[in-house]
Amino acid sequence: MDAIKLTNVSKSFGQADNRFQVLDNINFTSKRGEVNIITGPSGSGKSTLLTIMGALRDPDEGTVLLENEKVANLSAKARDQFRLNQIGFILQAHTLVPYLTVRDQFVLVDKVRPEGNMSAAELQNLTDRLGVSRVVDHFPNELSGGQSQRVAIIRGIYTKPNIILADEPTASLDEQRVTEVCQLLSDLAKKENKTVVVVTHDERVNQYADHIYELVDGHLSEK
Ligand SMILES: Nc1ncnc2c1ncn2[C@@H]1O[C@H](COP(=O)(O)OP(=O)(O)OP(=O)(O)O)[C@@H](O)[C@H]1O
Repeated sequence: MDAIKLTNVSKSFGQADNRFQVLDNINFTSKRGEVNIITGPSGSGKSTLLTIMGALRDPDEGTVLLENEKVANLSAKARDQFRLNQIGFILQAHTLVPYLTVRDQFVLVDKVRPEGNMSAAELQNLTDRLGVSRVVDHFPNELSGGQSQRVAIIRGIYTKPNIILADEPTASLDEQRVTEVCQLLSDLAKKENKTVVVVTHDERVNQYADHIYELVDGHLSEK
């Protein structure tokens, strides 16, 4: 099944002489069970595309189907609910709540969404797997860049979403951690039948991808 289906999606920012077309007639699908990578020069619109895939932003034109649901047909409330239940965002750094410990980042998610999240054992397993179990009582400003990135990754998938959207998830990780994170994303796709889209410049991630796309001058093409 196409978990994500974008048809003729266009987006521009600014007006008149300052109008800048970031996405020009993009078609893209990501099936359950797949890891897809989107690469491209800085400023080419990768993050914009990812936020459109995650129903955080609307395209000017074109349609976005997520799990066969047409995003444009959802009310604001239904869209929030859909995002909460179906989509896991791993966004670029600093998305942890600064005044909550690592442990409490997850307690907060449980408050917003009381059911369907990882069990305590599953969370423990994952913090062990990504090497952050010893910092669960630390605040974000007491974590290294790589630790906060891994906590943000775990928080992104804590709700067990079907669609996982990750923006540069390996940027501040060393070789071993890159392997661990990529293996985790790959397992989510292959063993749990999720769909994973990763925006990245990090070529170490490529070997885990089913498809690699490049976004250049508003156009997306498979490499
Ligand atoms: N809200 C906005 N208003 C105006 N312009 C924007 C807005 N968001 C993004 N842009 C512009 O759109 C272009 C694409 O930005 P985007 O962040 O999607 O690129 P990117 O490929 O993810 O870049 P990077 O690899 O550097 O993160 C940039 O030129 C940016 O300045």
